[in-house]
Amino acid sequence: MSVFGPVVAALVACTTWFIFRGITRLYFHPLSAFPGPPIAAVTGLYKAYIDVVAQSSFVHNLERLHAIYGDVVRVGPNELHFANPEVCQEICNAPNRWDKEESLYHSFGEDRSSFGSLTYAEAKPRKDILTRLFSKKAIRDAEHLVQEKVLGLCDSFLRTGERSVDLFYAFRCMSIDVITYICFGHSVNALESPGHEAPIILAMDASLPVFVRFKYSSLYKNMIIKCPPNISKVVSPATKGLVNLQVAIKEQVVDLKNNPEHLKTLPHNTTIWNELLKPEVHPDGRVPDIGSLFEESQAFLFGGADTTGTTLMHGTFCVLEDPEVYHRLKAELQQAWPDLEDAPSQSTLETLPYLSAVIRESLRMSPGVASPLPRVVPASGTKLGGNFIPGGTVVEMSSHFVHRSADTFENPNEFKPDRWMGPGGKDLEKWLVSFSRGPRSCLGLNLAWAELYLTFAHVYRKFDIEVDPSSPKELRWRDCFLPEYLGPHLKAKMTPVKA
Ligand code: HEM
Repeated sequence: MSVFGPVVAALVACTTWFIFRGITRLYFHPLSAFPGPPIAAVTGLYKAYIDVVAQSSFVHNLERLHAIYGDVVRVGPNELHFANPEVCQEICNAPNRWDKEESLYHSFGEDRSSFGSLTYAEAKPRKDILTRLFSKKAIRDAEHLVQEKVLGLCDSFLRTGERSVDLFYAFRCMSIDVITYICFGHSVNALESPGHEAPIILAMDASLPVFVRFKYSSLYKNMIIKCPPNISKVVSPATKGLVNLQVAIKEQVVDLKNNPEHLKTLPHNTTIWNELLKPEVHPDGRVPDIGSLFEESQAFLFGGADTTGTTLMHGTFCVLEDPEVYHRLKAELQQAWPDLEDAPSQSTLETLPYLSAVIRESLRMSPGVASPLPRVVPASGTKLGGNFIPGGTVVEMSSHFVHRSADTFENPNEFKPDRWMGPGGKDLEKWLVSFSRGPRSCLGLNLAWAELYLTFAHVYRKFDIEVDPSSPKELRWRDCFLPEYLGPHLKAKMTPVKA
């Protein structure tokens, strides 16, 4: 019998089913009334095309879509993106314990971490333990550890001498050294790498587009993630530095889990292991398994290093673009910190109005986490921006839309620290959502603030900074959940000040 007949029949059946499903999603779906590109309503491949095939930036595409369709856009068969800042507050607020959306949050291979757990119930026990470690008080107590790495950054500038420093890499080296030192008690000493080109930093950068592809194929993800490290380094040489770090962290997890007495050999007791390896802190009285501990570590690496490094670099780019901002910042620091040998604490730095305003404006302007943060509406449905949204719908909003809203921030594309000063400044803080809000907001925000205050203060107080002509005229980035910066890096000559 010829196979031709059954093949044709199968093709016709498939085509009919796809057409039927497309028409249903377009005209008879509960989200049919929401505007958006018809192809997005029909298939999730619309987003896959933008992310993977066109390798375009989804957030930038959203700007275009909102300009055409208005405040709410249907960006997938079951997915809505909002542009109205009020809706961001409605989605991410304390009482809302909505689930994270699976295809994104399980694309990083950190499913059992506080970041990757989909439900609030799953994330809470872990977050309760780690929140203590990253509380304001705990980070104040660990301030000297952060300061040690900030001083390391300044020393690395001195070693560079007359040559320009790649500030994109340098700030990331500092933040990865902080995270690995504070969280694991074992700094990777990225700051000592020649030209700040630490293999781990290059590898984390190279992994960003790989994670985007993982979102659309768990088969591909499992092939790479579950691959033995030696093979993975051959298949994907760009991410070799990351694989080496993963191996080192796995070894550390195995060692500490099997020999808890080795915890005493860590240089301080602020590491995540000091907490996570205590059976009594876990509700079930059991230490999590090695895989789960490892996934938590990876979440901290990515969550804590790139984000802070991005804010420092992006903020510095903006400060250096405006000589008035640069000189006002330096003048304030010089006055508050007259003797270079007597560095102020973070709490003193926090009283400096212009420094604080520069940091807030840097957070606003930089795409720390670029992507929309998708959440699943509970079964009862909800109201967002005045619209009823049926249960099960994926709703999302990128902080980019809050931070660049002209209704909230006057001339939103301009770097104006003054907007955070004076009576209006306090009211604006509600709209600074870099760390997200609600029960799944950033766990490391106190550490991030410490890094931002100490680094901005030390760098601008101790160095005169002159932009290298090879630096970009504007910063271009692509949404890979975290931003992937495109084009040349920001470079500058760092000349130590005399006093
Ligand atoms: C300027 C720096 C930072 C920015 C802009 C930032 C931003 C964010 C954002 C927007 C989220 C929510 C993500 C989501 O809902 O998908 C988040 C979550 C998280 N961040 Fe940060 N972060 C920063 C620094 C840090 C640091 C230093 C650490 C580590 C110590 C950290 C650890 C985490 C963790 C573990 C989560 C997951 C929390 C959860 O899902 O419940 N972050 N961060």
